[in-house]
Amino acid sequence: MNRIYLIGFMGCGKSAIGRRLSFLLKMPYYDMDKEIVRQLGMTIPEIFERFGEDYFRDLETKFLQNLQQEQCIISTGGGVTMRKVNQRIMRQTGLVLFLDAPFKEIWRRIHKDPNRPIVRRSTREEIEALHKARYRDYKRTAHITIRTEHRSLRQITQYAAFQVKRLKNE
Ligand SMILES: Nc1ncnc2c1ncn2[C@@H]1O[C@H](COP(=O)(O)OP(=O)(O)O)[C@@H](O)[C@H]1O
Ligand SMILES: O=C(O)C1=C[C@@H](OP(=O)(O)O)[C@@H](O)[C@H](O)C1
Ligand SMILES: [Mg+2]
Repeated sequence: MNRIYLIGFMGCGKSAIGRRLSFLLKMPYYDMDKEIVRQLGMTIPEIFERFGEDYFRDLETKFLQNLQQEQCIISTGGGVTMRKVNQRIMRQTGLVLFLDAPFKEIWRRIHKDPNRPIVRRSTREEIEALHKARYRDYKRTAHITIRTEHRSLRQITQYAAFQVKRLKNE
């Protein structure tokens, strides 16, 4: 299967790059969060509030298990690598790109965003600890790590497309 999964911490650019990459590579695009919001008819914070985080994590796994599209780009949510089953599905059904952004830049981008319930309920220190705690799972799940520091959305998109084409031709 020729899927491309974008993984990485909240605010690293998965949704922004995924959209651009799908346009550049002319491939169907899914934003996991948006698909879950559409499926439930409520926002991510409302899902966390009403059903709890574990239920949200089940929805992420169900999305991966039920996805039929073979050739597509998927921007995952930042917590998708928390479950080994998700890691396995992504590695076995596509190319996994880890967008590795420095925490300072991530915090600048997400600290005021009300749509991330984990950010709303946490201190900066707790989010930084989560960023560190998840790093190893991002690295072990990814086929390719893309450092995004000092790179524009356009530069990262073009580099990701180059890597995808390179690996397809290998
Ligand atoms: N490399 C970048 N340069 C500038 N802005 C970026 C970059 N990557 C992401 N952003 C911006 O940061 C915010 C969060 O990006 P988003 O794609 O929603 O992250 P994610 O889906 O990984 O949580 C968006 O406003 C996005 O435009
Ligand atoms: O890191 C996480 O646990 C989460 C990241 C979010 O997606 P983004 O990474 O697109 O913000 C969203 O799935 C939810 O708020 C949980
Ligand atoms: Mg996103």
